[in-house]
Amino acid sequence: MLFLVRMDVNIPHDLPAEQAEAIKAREKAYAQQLQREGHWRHLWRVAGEYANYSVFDAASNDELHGLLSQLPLFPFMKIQVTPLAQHPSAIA
Ligand SMILES: O=C(O)CC1=CCC(=O)O1
Repeated sequence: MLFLVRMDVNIPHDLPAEQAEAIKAREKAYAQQLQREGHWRHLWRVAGEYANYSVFDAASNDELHGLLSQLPLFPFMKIQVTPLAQHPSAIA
């Protein structure tokens, strides 16, 4: 099952910079692991915003929630999920 996911990142200004950088480094490693595993199909920056649009592949809503809730930035993100279905006019 494919899901369109928008993540808006909001790291509190009072979080020490060193801590924020460590969380971002763990986020990058986990994101790249999920990409290698085929769960995180697309990752695009929203131009001009600290946000991304992503496409996830997960077997169920529960699996998707498990993947997203383990993101190191999860406590600092607003996440919106849109489940995707086949479009009858799509050729691929
Ligand atoms: O920077 C972002 O949009 C949040 C994020 C997701 C994966 C990653 O490495 O950073």
